[in-house]
Amino acid sequence: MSLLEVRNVKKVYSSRFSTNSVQALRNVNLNVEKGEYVAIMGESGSGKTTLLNILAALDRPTSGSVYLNGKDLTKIPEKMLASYRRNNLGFVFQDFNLLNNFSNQDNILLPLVLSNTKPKEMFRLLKPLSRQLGISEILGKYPYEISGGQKQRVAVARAVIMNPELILADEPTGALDSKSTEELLMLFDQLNQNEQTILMVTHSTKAASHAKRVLFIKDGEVFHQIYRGDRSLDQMYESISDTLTLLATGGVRHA
Ligand SMILES: Nc1ncnc2c1ncn2[C@@H]1O[C@H](COP(=O)(O)OP(=O)(O)OP(=O)(O)O)[C@@H](O)[C@H]1O
Repeated sequence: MSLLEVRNVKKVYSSRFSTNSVQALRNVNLNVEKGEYVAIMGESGSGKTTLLNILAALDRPTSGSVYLNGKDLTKIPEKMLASYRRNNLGFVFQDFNLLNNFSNQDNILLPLVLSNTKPKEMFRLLKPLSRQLGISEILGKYPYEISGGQKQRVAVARAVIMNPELILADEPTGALDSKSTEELLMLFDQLNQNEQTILMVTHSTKAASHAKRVLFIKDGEVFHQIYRGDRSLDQMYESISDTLTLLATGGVRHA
């Protein structure tokens, strides 16, 4: 059994106020194994965010199923979803989504607080994690007092502190300068080396070249995929760039 199984997922957005409907996802099928690092790429409007929102159980598909560890997310009752997400998924967003009136430490501890974890256990988890992420010195500061790269590290700490099955990242390097991008990608590499499964939506060829597999979405379907195999980062970067060019000109075979 794969960690994540997406079966025949379709999503149609329809509006009460017009007869127009948009088929954002036509028929998505994909599996993610435990310990994988997968990037999802595709042109603007291809359905990446829609897919990520469905995988995050923030939105429901029009039809189809999403299994995480064999459990169908689309069947979880609404009132159980928040705790399901907190216990199983870690989120990293382009714009960090930190609470500005909470210290960095409190931002990181929030999922533990919401799960009624004892303070002693919280600090047992927080200390080594903040050392690993290089944020021990800024725990007492507030998000508005630190740099973008530091904010993203705090956000990663919040995402991993519950030891989630899967990290879902939406353009995690989108708001970072090149040095912080490099640092974040190295951090993701490190997390993945420690068996953390990561699924990342990105427009950045550089970010995607760190993944072990890149899926390309086109018109609401998985259109093509490439495995990293034993390619170097530079070789992977080139393969992704070539594929993006071919995709834009319609010349790549189906996955
Ligand atoms: N809430 C919504 N209501 C109606 N249509 C929507 C909604 N959200 C997305 N769409 C449409 O669904 C399609 C897929 O959008 P989606 O945001 O998933 O694409 P994307 O690949 O993430 O794009 P980008 O890279 O620009 O973020 C687009 O045609 C978009 O206009």
